[in-house]
Parts: sequence; structure tokens; C-alpha cells
Amino acid sequence: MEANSNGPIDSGRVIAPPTNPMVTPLLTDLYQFTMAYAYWKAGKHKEQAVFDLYFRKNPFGGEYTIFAGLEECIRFIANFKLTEDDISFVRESLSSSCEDGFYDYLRGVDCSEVKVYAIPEGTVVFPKVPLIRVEGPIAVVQLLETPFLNLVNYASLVATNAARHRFVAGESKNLLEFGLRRAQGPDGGIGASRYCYLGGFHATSNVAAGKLFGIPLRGTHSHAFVSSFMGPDEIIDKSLHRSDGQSTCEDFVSLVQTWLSKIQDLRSVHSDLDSTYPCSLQRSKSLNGTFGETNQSELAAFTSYALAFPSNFLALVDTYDVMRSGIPNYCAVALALNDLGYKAAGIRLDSGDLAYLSCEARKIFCTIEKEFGVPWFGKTNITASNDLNEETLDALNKQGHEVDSFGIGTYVVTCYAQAALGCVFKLVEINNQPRIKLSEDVTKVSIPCKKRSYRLYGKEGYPLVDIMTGENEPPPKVGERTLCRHPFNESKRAYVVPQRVEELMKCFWPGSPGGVREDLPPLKDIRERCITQLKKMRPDHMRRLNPTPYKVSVSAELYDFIHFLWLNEAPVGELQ
Ligand SMILES: Nc1ncnc2c1ncn2[C@@H]1O[C@H](COP(=O)(O)OP(=O)(O)OP(=O)(O)O)[C@@H](O)[C@H]1O
Ligand SMILES: O=P(O)(O)OC[C@H]1O[C@H](OP(=O)(O)OP(=O)(O)O)[C@H](O)[C@@H]1O
Ligand SMILES: O=C(O)c1cccnc1
Ligand SMILES: [Mg+2]
Repeated sequence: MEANSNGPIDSGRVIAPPTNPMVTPLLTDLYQFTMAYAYWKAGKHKEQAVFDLYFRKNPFGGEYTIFAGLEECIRFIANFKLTEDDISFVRESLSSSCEDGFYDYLRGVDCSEVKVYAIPEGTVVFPKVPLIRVEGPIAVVQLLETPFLNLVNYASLVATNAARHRFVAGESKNLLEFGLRRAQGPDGGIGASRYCYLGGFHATSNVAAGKLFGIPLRGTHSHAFVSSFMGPDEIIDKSLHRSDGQSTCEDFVSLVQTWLSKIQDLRSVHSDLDSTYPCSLQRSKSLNGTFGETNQSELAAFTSYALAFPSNFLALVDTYDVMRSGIPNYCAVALALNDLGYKAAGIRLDSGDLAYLSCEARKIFCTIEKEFGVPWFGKTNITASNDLNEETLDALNKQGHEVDSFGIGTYVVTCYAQAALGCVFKLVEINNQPRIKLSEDVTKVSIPCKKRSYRLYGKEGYPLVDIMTGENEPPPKVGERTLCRHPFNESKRAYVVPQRVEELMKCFWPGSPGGVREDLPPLKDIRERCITQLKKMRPDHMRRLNPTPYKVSVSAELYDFIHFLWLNEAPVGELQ
């Protein structure tokens, strides 16, 4: 069970309210209330409706999407109730001709008669396949459309964005989400931290998200900290205990200076690197001449930071000059700390050519490891930040770099490459009658009926195709040939003999008190699900350039029915 500041999310039958208290029944479009009134006025409000929530196209030019936001939807409906205040406001907002009986009806509305089936959060999903199916009295379900879309659209978009960044960065790299200052408001910031973590980031700088969701917190320091120091005289208390507490170094500042001199005296290292250096870049300079005078105010800042956090010393090295000042200053402080039994945590680069600088820094760290016999120094952690995105990560990979962690803000949280996912909520059945929404644009035609969907896996363990069937059709069977048809293109079809069949949607809200429903898993488990699922995808669906589309299909029976209904509902044109 995951705890947060609201208590457990899903304890027994009690589900916590939405994370954001602004998520109330009024967080909807006015037309949901006007329609609810018109349904009520027509005596239609209790008719049983089925809506599908799905998207039409994968974002970011990719061929996969990560589904996120479900937990908040369930928390929303579990606590759905209009207050008297809400009802008064709706009354003021609707036409004065609306009858009082409607407001009495609204007073009693909750989601106890609503059923929600959904694909588990963190699953890799594809266009057209319902992520969520909502069943229940039409007036109530209509009120859920906007908040459900609001809760799923950005969550899934940013989780997908995070997963894509992780894919490009590579599994061995640490991804830190640094976007709060650039996010679209407080909810955008909190949501970004939560769903970037879900999508595979390792940590966030967002303290509130750490508290709310238990996401690991990470951070370095900013340029302001470095530039706030004028020189070493500012350091008053220069003493530092050894890490084992056995003794105290009374003048850590001098110890740092001693190490800086030793580094400056290193004259023996040249750019013709031996094979122990991990970096292959040939643009290196020798240390000779590189380490002249370093910036003393920067050194004071680093020393102060080390005195404050001796076990966790990290330095932003690009305030003045990375190679001539930041790196030697960092090394001096780190080596002084090493004398006292502390292992420094690394550097951050926030400007310049991150590939080149990371490689140069690595060479220096390797040199120091060798020259001074400090066994871990070559592996010093290098964090890079500064307007990173998929493209820059890809470029860094191509050039070769020595970055261990990436701090990514603006591009990941604002979903700069694509503003919205475009999830929709469409009526597919009313009173057991399938409904279809037609469009000139065939990709916008809805797939009618209350459906089931399955993921069919092939011999190699990869998912091959998702197939939607009518609710009462027999499911595809392992080892049996299943005809999978493109929903709208007659000629596109294939037989699939699945090695494994997975039903995608599960019941998350049963529509009757005490009914069986899936638990809401902790965020960590959702993240694990996402990471595991992505690893199981066939690589050609995942590549950045021209990925192969994953097939989404319907059964032969559903195909026939869609086209029967299409012909039935589309008026025949007449040419004169
Ligand atoms: N080796 C590289 N290959 C491709 N892109 C890189 C490389 N190194 C850095 N970048 C990217 O290039 C851009 C550099 O931006 P810009 O020129 O505005 O910053 P800067 O001058 O390095 O630093 P700042 O202006 O923040 O001090 C950033 O988006 C960064 O992520
Ligand atoms: O670049 P992003 O991906 O958005 O990541 C977050 C950025 O935020 C910080 O910069 P800051 O706000 O201090 O300003 P800066 O851009 O001038 O460094 C940090 O140094 C990163 O560069
Ligand atoms: O901790 C950091 O280094 C950090 C946090 C937010 C934004 N930029 C950097
Ligand atoms: Mg920046």
C-alpha cells in the first residue's frame, strides 16, 4: 500500500480523493452540465451508456504511448459528490428556466452505478484501443468526460515523453527531472514529476512530489551559489571531522589549497591517452598549461559546499571556466575530502559542448585516479543539464560522451515536441445499442460496441497485435489462428497464432458497492510495469526514425458489424 500525505491511496474499500483538490465535479466543461440537464429533462438520464476513452495517434512521431492517469480517475469517481455550494453554482450558471428537480437529482449523484474498466496504468498502449471504458447512467458518465480526459491526456503524454528520453539516454544513465520551474503551473509541475518517474526517470528535484509520491529526490546547486562567494576569506569555520569521527581537520581550506597546488604541479599528463582512458575523443588538451590559476571565489564556494555536505559533495563546474577552473577546483576539494575519508559525489556541467567537456573531465578524473592512487576517482559521476531533449541526447550518443546522469527540465515537462495527446471520450453504446461516430476523416470514425481487447504475443515473446472484439465474442485462444483485421481498411488483415493472449482491460470500479476490483498499485510498481513492458517491445517499434507501426485490429465479427453500422448510419448522397 502506498502512503502519501492524504493517507493510503487505496485502503480496503476507501479510496483517497484526487491528489489535486481542484479536481472536483465542477472541473468539467459547461456543456457536460447542460447535456446532463437535457438528458434529465428528456427522462433519458438513467439510460445505460458506454463510453470509450482512447487516442488516435501516438505522440512525438513514435509508435507507442504509455498510459498514465488512471489512479487519479479512480480517486475522482470514488469521491464524486457535488457539494451544496457546487450545486448553487451550477444553478447560477445554467439557464433560469432549468427546473429545480434537476438540482435535487444532482444532489444525489455519485458514481456508485458507474463501472470503469481500464488497461492498467503504466502499460504500453496504442491508438484506437480503449484505455478506459466507462459504463453507467448517461448523465453521470457525461459529467466524467472532461475530468477523465484532463487526468489522462497530459499524464500519458509526459510519461511517454519521459520513456522516450530514457530510451535515447540508455538504460545505464540516470535521468533527473528538473522541470518544476518551467512547468505549466503547479499541477503541471507535480504531474510532470510523478509521470516522468512513472515513465522511467530515476528522481526529481521537486520536493513536493517527493513528499506526495515518494519519488527519490536529487539535486545539485546553482550558479548563484558559486557566484555568491567572493573569496576564501568568507569561510569562517574551516574545520571538518573525518568521516569516521576519529579526528578533526582544523583547516580544511588549507588542505584544499595543498591539493590544488599538487594538481597544478601535475605536468606529466599528455593528450596521447593510454587505453585505460574510457573516452575516445581526440580533442584533448594536456593538463600542462590547463591548470594555471583557478577562480578563487569558485574554490571558496566549492569548499563551503563540501564543509556543508562532506558526504555528498557535488559541484557545478561551469560558472567561470570548466577546464581551467571548475574541474581543478572540484578535484582539489574532492581530494581533500578523500583525505578525510569522504567520497565526493561528482560534477554538473550546465553549458558548453557537453560531449566534449564530459570527455575532457573524465580524462582528468582518470589521470587523477592514476597519479594520486585514488581508486574511485576515474568513475566520478558527471551530470549534464541545459536544454536537453531527445535530439541532444541522441547527438551526444553519436559523438561519444562521458555523462552518467542527465538533468532534464523544460523539454520533458512541457512536452515541447507535442503539446497534447488528443485522447477522446466517445459514446459506443446506449441501452445495449451500439453507436458510431462517423467522420470524413476515416481515422476519426469511432469503433462502436462495448468491446474487449486483447494483446496477442508471438513466438519470440514480443506483442504482435492488439485485437478488439465484441464483448460477448469468445476470446482469441493460444495456438489457434485468429483473423485480425484493420478496422477500416478491407485489404489489411492477417492470421495470428498467438503464443500468449492477454486481456487488456480490467475492472477498476465495479459499479456496485463491495464488487471485485483491481487494487491501485503503488507508483513504484506502475513504473516497474512500464519499464518491463517497454523492454518487451520489438525494437523496430521503438526506434526514433521511422518506427514500424504496431498493428491494432478488430475481429472479423466486429469488422463486419462496424461496416454494417457505418452503412446504416451514413446517408446515401445523391449526385445531380
Ligand atoms: N555536444 C553537443 N551536441 C549537441 N548539442 C549539444 C552538445 N552540447 C550541448 N548541446 C546542446 O546545445 C545547446 C547549447 O545551448 P546554448 O548555446 O544556449 O547554451 P550554452 O551557451 O552552452 O550555455 P548557457 O547559455 O546556458 O551558458 C543546449 O541545448 C545543449 O543541450
Ligand atoms: O535546461 P532545462 O532542461 O530546462 O533544465 C533545467 C535547467 O534549470 C536550471 O537552469 P536555470 O533556471 O538556473 O537557468 P539557466 O538556463 O540560465 O541555466 C538548470 O541549470 C538547468 O539548465
Ligand atoms: O538540482 C539541480 O541541479 C537543479 C534543479 C532544478 C533545476 N536545475 C537544476
Ligand atoms: Mg539552462
